Amino acid sequence: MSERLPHEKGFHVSWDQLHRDSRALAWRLDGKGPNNGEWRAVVGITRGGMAPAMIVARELDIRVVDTVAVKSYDHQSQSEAQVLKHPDRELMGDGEGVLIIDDLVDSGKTLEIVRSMYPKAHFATVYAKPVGHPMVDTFITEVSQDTWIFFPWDMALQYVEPYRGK
Ligand SMILES: O=P(O)(O)OC[C@H]1O[C@H](OP(=O)(O)OP(=O)(O)O)[C@H](O)[C@@H]1O
Ligand code: HPA
Ligand SMILES: [Mg+2]
Repeated sequence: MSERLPHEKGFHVSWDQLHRDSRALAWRLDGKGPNNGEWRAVVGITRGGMAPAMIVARELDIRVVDTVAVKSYDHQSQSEAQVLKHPDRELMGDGEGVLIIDDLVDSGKTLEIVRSMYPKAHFATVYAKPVGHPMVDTFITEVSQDTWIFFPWDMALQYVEPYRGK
């Protein structure tokens, strides 16, 4: 992760905010599928894409949900992107009619490798940073490249000192 740092800003996303933004993503995608506006399936990119994928599938009433697991970061090197688990081959085909969902696109490396496997799929993320834009078809909120997004599953409630401390 070191090459992604330092990030000057932090964008802290609560469960409630993630739910709202994922719903907004679903609504934006509604009716945009290639077959009479319909999508055939939702695929979440594990692990961060799983919660948004579930919310999108629920909103759009899509019951066919699968996952793809990509390991793009090996501490120092970003170049060793590997697919650790593929979605069902028959389901996927070239990806047409399939919505592939992730929580965010940053450098775009993760989406790039999935896109190379399913070029006709539609790629959607809840959040996006500018460098990753070319890899994503639909997203909801953009943050600057020097912002680190903190997701609710990586945070906990904790005490903070009052603004006017002792
Ligand atoms: O656009 P990129 O630079 O490839 O970065 C974005 C990816 O990085 C994060 O996943 P991570 O690999 O940290 O794994 P996780 O989803 O299991 O937390 C995030 O969930 C995206 O999948
Ligand atoms: O900003 C981020 N937040 C969390 N995970 C990430 N993976 C790449 N960029 C980010
Ligand atoms: Mg991820």
